[in-house]
Amino acid sequence: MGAGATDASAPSNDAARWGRLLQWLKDIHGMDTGPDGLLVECKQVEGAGRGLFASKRCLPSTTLFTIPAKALINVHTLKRVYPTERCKLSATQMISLHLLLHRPEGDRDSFDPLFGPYISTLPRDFASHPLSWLLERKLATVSIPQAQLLDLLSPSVSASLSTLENRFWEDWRVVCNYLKENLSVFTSSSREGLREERLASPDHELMKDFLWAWLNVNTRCIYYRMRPRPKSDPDNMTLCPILDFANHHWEHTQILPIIDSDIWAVPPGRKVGDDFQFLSTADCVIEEGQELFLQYGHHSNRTLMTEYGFVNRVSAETMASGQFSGEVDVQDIVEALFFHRNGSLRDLLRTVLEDEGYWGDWTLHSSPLPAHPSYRLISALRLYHALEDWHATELDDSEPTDVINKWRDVVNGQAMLISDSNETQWRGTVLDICESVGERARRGLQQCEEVKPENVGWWRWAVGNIGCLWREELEVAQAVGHSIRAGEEF
Ligand SMILES: C[S@@+](CC[C@H](N)C(=O)[O-])C[C@H]1O[C@@H](n2cnc3c(N)ncnc32)[C@H](O)[C@@H]1O
Repeated sequence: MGAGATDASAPSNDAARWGRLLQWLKDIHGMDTGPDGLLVECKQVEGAGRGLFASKRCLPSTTLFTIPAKALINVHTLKRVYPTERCKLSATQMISLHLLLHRPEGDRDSFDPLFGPYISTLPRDFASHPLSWLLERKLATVSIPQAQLLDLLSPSVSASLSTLENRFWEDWRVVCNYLKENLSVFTSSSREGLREERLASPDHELMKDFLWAWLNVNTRCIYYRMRPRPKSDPDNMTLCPILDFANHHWEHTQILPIIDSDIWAVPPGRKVGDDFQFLSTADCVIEEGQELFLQYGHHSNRTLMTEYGFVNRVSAETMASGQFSGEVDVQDIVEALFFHRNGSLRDLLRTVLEDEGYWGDWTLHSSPLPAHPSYRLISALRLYHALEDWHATELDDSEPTDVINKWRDVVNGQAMLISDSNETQWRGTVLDICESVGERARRGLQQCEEVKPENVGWWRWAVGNIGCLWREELEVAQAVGHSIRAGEEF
């Protein structure tokens, strides 16, 4: 059950909307939606909303479908509607704004004259997404059930969620200012009741509509080359009908978006911002009825949970075999460790680590085997122990420059280690960290067992996702602890 599965609409509504989407793509945009042009169909998937399935057997590198450029929702197709002379909008802001202005009311379809049949197929709510829980809690005047779920999250997932929340508020702020500057845009909405006054004071309903729009953008947009340089331009993204029904798989991807890797390498006859073609992968035949996955990226489960609202569910065996790379972020534990040290030592440590780019992103990993602490974590702990030793023996006028230079030599690959005792120290600290992670993961799992059930369809699924995150923390910590005890070199 993911976004879309919390959709109150019946599957028959989904089928009718899918039919109207295809009709629109064919009639208005000239897409080939016949049996040779569209080799996929949409179906319900247990635990993941809807998904894309092969409607017939496909040989490797077959064109699955091609979406006409005009049917994509991105800064190109929206630029005529949203003037940006006075106020610039990012792609996320512009696409979210468009969805906000044309959100379907209740179970009805969207009245957007440009993309109505497409917008009508989007998930109708995101109640199972953690960002929705966070904002609901913020707005509530009494305790709400979702608060239990937020309290169950690990510190690292909560920290990622709060970063996501900041991005959301910043986009909402920019969009509100934009609308105040461009009132005609607001009143051009195809929705009833979006009157000017609603912008004047904080309107929680409007903000929630924006959250719906923003989460659609965050969970459904795909990289699409529109700006030639740089490749990483944040505007290089689009909402793409049909493709956005594809679910993620951590291991397989059967759908290959044709993205120009370089502007100069665009095949003859193709332009940046052209129709969007999707092939089946080159390495296997796809059987009729098979679900087609799209790997969203090599994201950790923490990132999938906060950005997309779901996790990869993998067995302990898959994790232990090294096939799946489990990850734990231990920033809060390491920061607490540093924080309890003498003030000047703590400040020095932070300054050096920040200056050298080694502050934060400290993680443990189950693969590649042996399970290991990240190099960033090892480096931070090497410096921590070296400075601690220096501090313990410090003469009144001594400077830590030698210690820091020794550490720099290791980081730059000019020396293997600071000292044998330093190696023993950081390895011992990693072991302590693994034990702390393991202990709190066991508590987290216990709390997941005890959480009060709620009468909403996605509740058990969401608690299950949080449980998976805790299990991953436990298994990764145990595996890294085992590596340390076994004397593995990293
Ligand atoms: C691009 S949409 C995919 C289509 C979506 N399932 C739907 O019903 O519209 C991305 C969303 O699908 C769900 N999803 C994708 N892959 C999933 C998976 N492997 N397990 C559970 N949910 C998944 C998540 O809710 C995610 O935010």
